[in-house]
Amino acid sequence: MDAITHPPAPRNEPARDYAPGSPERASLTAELTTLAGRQFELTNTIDGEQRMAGGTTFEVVQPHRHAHVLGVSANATHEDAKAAVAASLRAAPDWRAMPFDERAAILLRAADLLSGPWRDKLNAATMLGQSKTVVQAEIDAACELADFWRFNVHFARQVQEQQPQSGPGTWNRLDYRPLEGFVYAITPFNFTAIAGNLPTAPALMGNTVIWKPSPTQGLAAHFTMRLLEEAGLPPGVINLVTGDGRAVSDVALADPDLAGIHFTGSTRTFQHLWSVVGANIAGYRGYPRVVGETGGKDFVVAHASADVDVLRTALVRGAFEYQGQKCSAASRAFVPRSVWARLKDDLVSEVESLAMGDVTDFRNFLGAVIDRRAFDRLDRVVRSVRSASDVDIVAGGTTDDSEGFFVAPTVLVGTDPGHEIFTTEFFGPILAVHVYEDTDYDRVLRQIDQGTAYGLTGAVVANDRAAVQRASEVLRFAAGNFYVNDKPTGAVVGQQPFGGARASGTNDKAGSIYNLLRWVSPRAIKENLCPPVASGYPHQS
Ligand SMILES: NC(=O)c1ccc[n+]([C@@H]2O[C@H](COP(=O)([O-])OP(=O)(O)OC[C@H]3O[C@@H](n4cnc5c(N)ncnc54)[C@H](O)[C@@H]3O)[C@@H](O)[C@H]2O)c1
Ligand SMILES: N[C@@H](CCC=O)C(=O)O
Repeated sequence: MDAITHPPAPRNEPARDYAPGSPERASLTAELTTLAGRQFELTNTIDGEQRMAGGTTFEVVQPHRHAHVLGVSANATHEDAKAAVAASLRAAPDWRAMPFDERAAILLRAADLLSGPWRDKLNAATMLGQSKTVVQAEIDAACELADFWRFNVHFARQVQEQQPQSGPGTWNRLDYRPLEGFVYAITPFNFTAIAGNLPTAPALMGNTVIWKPSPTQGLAAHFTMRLLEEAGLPPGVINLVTGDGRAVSDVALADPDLAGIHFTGSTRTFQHLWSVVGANIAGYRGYPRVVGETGGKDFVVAHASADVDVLRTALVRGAFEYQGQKCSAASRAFVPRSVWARLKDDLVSEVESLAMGDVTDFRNFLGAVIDRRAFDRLDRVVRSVRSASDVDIVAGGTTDDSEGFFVAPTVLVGTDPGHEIFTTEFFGPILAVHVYEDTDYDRVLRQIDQGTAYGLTGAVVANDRAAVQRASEVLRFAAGNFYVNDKPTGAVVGQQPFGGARASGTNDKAGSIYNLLRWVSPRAIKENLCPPVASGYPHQS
């Protein structure tokens, strides 16, 4: 069918509130019980076939109850990776020949399945497997993922509509070809939505994909794959390989058909992948597109004109929701002395009263950090600041791994803005506060700009308009997502396109036209409608 079609206009999926007694709470609770009562085989899916990967097996557990095993998985081997590459290349001709509308319909159907019958399953898997509270699971696994799928269809249509001019006697067209080869999508533990978006965005544009999710996000990734299959995704278009990814990278990054990497995770992993691609560059068929969104050391700067309640709320939500394990989490705050005098006591008592525990108890505000590695890293930070003379722990500062990987929400006050608490991404519930003299606003802005290698998110809290404008100006390159009188987290697809620059990534803005453009290689077609039949020019006569 060649009609020019208009996919349904995208809308943001409304978040449900799961209030006590609500039907959505009852059905989610039932699903939590069902999932927790089983152990799943978290297999590879290659060419539509589910088979356990061939390497070392590992357990996927509930971070807040680490003795509870949700599923068993294994590291993909070189053989698994070769099979995934072969399956992607085999599926490519049919997939790219499929009309855009048919590909789009699969993702639109996936979005509707997710916002309807699959909602509880993806939310429950995200709560249990990644220790998200219900609100954090809902805005991620249900809303943001459905938003990615719906808005990407809308943005892809906008890409296709970008067409060149045609002069008299010619018709010029742009053919938005997918890349030649396969795309390697590598996804982090902390967002089910990001994990689902990274393989599907290139697929929507006609590419086939190898998807390597994080081992600790394995349960929700497994169900995302099942949901896509139910939506009609053909075998081989997205090939899921489980485990730590090392053997997969050995194979995929050395393959001449590697056409792109779609990564979200730490800066360190991304730099490693990029350096391997750089070292292999002469061996590829083309120049692989390397797209990566990575770490942050995200700031909140308050001005003397700040509303203290707005500031406190932005700090508590921005720093501690999902245990600070958002790349966007506020992890350094700069507060003028006059404001700190009015903020400190309330901030400390609010942070100390945040309920932390098993996320299936809906009263909790925080769950556990993701795994033993994260717990040990955060535990080390807390221990080291206990003996630091220039850092005070004013809230939290305790850890407990007896049942789950719990790190209490912690507020540190440091006098030296060059201290590692202000420069290193800890990726946990630790907020470092620097108290500055009210008259030093400009100096502090410059310090924030230059203080870290990152440039992901940041917020200014101020009522004085000139102070907002000054922060926006000085911090222009310090954040790819900049917030005024708000927390630096919680970007919404279609509203605040997300991504940062500097060491925080390539800033291709997930869920936007800019990202989708990376997955196409346009071909310009000129057709001469009335071609010349003689080679002479008028000036020659
Ligand atoms: N900027 C963003 O949009 C964004 C979003 C979410 C998370 N993050 C960042 O992600 C980090 C936390 O996530 P994480 O702990 O999952 O990050 P990570 O870098 O440890 O892991 C990310 C993914 O890379 C895989 N991986 C690691 N080495 C690999 C290799 N050699 N080959 C193939 N795969 C490999 C992991 O298994 C995982 O799937 C934080 O730094 C956070 O800021 C950034
Ligand atoms: N997009 C999310 C962060 C993703 C990183 O972990 C936010 O805006 O909070």
